[in-house]
Amino acid sequence: MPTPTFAASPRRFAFPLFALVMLLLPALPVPDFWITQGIYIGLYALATLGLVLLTGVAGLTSFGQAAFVGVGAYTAAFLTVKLGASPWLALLAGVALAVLAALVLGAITLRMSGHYLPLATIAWGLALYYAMGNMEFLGKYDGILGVPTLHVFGIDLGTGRRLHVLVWVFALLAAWGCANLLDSRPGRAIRAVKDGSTMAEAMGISTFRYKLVVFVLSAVLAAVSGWLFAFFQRTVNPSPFSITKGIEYLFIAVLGGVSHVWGAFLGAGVVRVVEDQLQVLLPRLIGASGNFETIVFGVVLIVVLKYAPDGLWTFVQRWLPRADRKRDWEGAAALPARDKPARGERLLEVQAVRKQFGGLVAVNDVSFEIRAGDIVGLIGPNGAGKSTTFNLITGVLSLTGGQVLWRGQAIGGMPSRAIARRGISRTFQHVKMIPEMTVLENVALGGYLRGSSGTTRAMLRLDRDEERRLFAEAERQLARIGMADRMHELAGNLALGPQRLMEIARALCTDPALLLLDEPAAGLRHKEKQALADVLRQLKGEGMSLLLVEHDMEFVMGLTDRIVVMEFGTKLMEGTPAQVQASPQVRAAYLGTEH
Ligand SMILES: Nc1ncnc2c1ncn2[C@@H]1O[C@H](COP(=O)(O)OP(=O)(O)OP(=O)(O)O)[C@@H](O)[C@H]1O
Repeated sequence: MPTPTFAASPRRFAFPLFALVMLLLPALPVPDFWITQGIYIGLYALATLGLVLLTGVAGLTSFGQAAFVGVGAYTAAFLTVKLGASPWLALLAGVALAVLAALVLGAITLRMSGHYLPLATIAWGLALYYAMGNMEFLGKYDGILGVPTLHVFGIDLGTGRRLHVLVWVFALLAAWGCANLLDSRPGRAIRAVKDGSTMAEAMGISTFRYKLVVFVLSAVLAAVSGWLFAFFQRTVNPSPFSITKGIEYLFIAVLGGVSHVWGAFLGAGVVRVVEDQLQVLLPRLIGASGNFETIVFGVVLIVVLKYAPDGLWTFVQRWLPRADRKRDWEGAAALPARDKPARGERLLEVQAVRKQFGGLVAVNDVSFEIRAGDIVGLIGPNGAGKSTTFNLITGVLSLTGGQVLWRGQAIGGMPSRAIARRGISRTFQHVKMIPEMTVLENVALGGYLRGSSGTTRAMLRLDRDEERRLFAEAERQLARIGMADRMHELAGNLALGPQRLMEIARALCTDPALLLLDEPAAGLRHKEKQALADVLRQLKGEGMSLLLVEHDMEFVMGLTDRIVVMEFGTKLMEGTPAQVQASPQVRAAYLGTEH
């Protein structure tokens, strides 16, 4: 059933309305106290937005957000108070310093997986805090006093109603930019980084580059928040930029909804208002003074993580139903396509490839080739080395020996994304996708290398023409495998069969010359296997070259021209399906008997 058009209206009107209310709030007869709260909420939300991108979307945890806020605040205070510089120049300087710090920290830690980034951000947060507190020229723990107020076109913004407008202009612009970014080519790439790099790299995405981009962007948002903070407080000292504050920003993000742009605003609003009320109420109730609100927040965080891990924003979303993407790509120009190899051209040559894991030889000098238009099956019992061979061809694993040639050129040792760029695309044994994106958006991710829009273009929404072309291509590929009618569904809601087909459509969206499918029939029910076999037969009919790694003999028999059989890391035999079926060696290998 088509989604009724009014479903789009709450979303379409909610955000402009929210923006209007926040910008006009100072003009209304609201007490000054609420204006101050509004400023704090805007500042917190701005810094937390960075964490939404970094932690929620890209899956990188940082405890150092407060330190980047400090960079912006201290630069503003130092340059305006000590050197009499313009606050706008201080904004540029603060942002530049934050970018530099993020680039250095990111370059050191982002290539490493695991806990390096969180640990490095803790170290960075602590180091900066003590540096701010111990440096004479930064006023040590007393900080820098007497920061001037901001002026725009000669108007003094003060620290109240007029500043509220500026803070919210920045916060709303940042939210708009971030929301635009997440709905774009680089945004999909950033989302793909979250669950490891293998799938993203196979789509041609440099995961390191996007991690760095998002880390820098997050630091910039924090620095802008810090810059505004300095002119609001009119004094800076180290305490608002401590590691505790860094944890509080993470808390705001998680509470609001760490993967949602508007979750940053909700989290900031709830934390600021509740914190303020608790600071007054709790000492009265307990009869002693202290930071009891921190204890309450700790408990709340545990409850939220247990019962609403996606944060409070998910509850608001129920009133803002998701509308289908407007199908505005009719007639969009086709994306650039590569020259296809002539039938029979030698595409892939696997020459004595070898992979050793310590003492274990997982792939032992295996050779075979694939010509354009061939459908080759790579089969063998569990642990035979099929997946390892597949990963050697696609650049996921490095070769211990041998070589892989693609159209005559050595590709062994190249990273996956360079191999993808040459026209080899793949699917995964365990489906790798972005479950919270639609089927269409997941497939559009496959078109990454055929587009060029970068982060800035995306944030400013200058990428719409290219986006239309990408979505038109994604829909075309979904139609090719018979799934166009499901393009608006969330990928995570699909059954395994359609998810595997979606992966094939995503791989086709890369415009490959060779498609590698890693156990596409694994875990599928009979009907799903039939649907998959139909799609593969159709691709074969269209002249696509395929390498099929499969465990299910029956499945490959009816589909392939040639089969390579592996056992214990070595090539047992190669032949037509009939030859393989007739081979006593293969039967023995599958039945586990001696031969
Ligand atoms: N990263 C690794 N480190 C150590 N050993 C590994 C690694 N990857 C695979 N192996 C070993 O290499 C051998 C071949 O594994 P591989 O996954 O390639 O087999 P397969 O034929 O794909 O099996 P399956 O059908 O079960 O997926 C196995 O003995 C496996 O335990």
